[in-house]
Amino acid sequence: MVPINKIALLTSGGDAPGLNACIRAVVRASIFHNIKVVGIRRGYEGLIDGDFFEMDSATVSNIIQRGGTIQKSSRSPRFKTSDGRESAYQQLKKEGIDAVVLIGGDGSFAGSKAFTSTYNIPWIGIPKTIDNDLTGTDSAIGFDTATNTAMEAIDKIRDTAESHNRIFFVEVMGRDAGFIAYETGINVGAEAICIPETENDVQHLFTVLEKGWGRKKSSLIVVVGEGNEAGGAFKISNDVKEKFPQYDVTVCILGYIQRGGSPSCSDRVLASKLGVAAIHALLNGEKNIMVGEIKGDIVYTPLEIVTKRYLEIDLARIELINILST
Ligand SMILES: Nc1ncnc2c1ncn2[C@@H]1O[C@H](COP(=O)(O)OP(=O)(O)O)[C@@H](O)[C@H]1O
Ligand SMILES: O=P(O)(O)OC[C@H]1O[C@](O)(COP(=O)(O)O)[C@@H](O)[C@@H]1O
Ligand SMILES: [Mg+2]
Repeated sequence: MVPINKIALLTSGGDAPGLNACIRAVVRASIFHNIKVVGIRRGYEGLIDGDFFEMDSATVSNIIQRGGTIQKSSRSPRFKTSDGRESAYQQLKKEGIDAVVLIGGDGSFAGSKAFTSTYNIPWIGIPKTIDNDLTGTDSAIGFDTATNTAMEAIDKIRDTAESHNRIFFVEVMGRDAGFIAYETGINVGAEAICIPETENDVQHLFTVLEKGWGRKKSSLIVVVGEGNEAGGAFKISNDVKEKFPQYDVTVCILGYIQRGGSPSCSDRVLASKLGVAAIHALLNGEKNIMVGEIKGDIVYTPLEIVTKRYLEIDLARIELINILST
């Protein structure tokens, strides 16, 4: 096995709360094991450009609680090209890098796969994404904080919805996966949820409204996942207004507040565990894997098979929503 003396660390894709906690853990674990760390700024863009800087223990002081990423991130069309990846490889070689640790989401790992299928530099992935749409881990860094942020925001929306007897359509993030919408729907006591993975949730919503919700309750919250197959919160609210003109209908798009803020306790702990696990994996001779946590255990999944995932819609999940919104 080639000894690991110097690694490169980057954050890639959309930022997520807990990235800094993870950066800190990777750096501290490396120093503990006498490995040098080179930080890459701006994700794959910075890798292609050789935008590198040295990291030591002080670089990561006082960041565990901070949102965003001190290394900055990017979406990089150039890394999708073989020329871009070749430049990245040349930059890593020039810097004498023995291995790469990447904190990213499904897109970033597709990039990792493309890179490692051509170049022989050991690569370890750590899952982050508020969307939680990745296989190989129960939860990705950032998901817990994002759902807590959505919960706190919708609790406030409920106050005003209740005062005005309104129906609120609240759109949450998730690109085309319904994890945030589903969890938030439960934690705010939403009367209905609309997620990309199911086809008839708007029909179900109409049934709820036809039953005359107003006689039982003075407000109604519908959590809509962005990327919902029947349209976003504005489209669904317009359909509802047309069919039920008697109701007072309002829309709120939560947007980027879900990506920011101080990470939750769970995200800090997960980020810290996975950061250390990534360095242990390298020291154990692992390469081209993602470290994740499944049922409390650290699990290695080959990058080859790490992929995007969607919320599994089974009978138990549907029944839970139906029972809770009765
Ligand atoms: N199929 C691919 N091949 C090479 N690089 C990719 C591929 N898909 C995504 N990437 C790279 O990964 C970056 C991050 O992916 P993105 O989907 O934006 O975020 P995330 O990793 O958070 O899901 C992209 O901007 C691109 O540079
Ligand atoms: O930052 P952008 O490019 O506007 O992207 C918005 C998308 O990023 C996310 O916030 C996070 O997605 P990723 O984790 O895949 O980066 C999605 O929920 C949302 O659809
Ligand atoms: Mg993604």
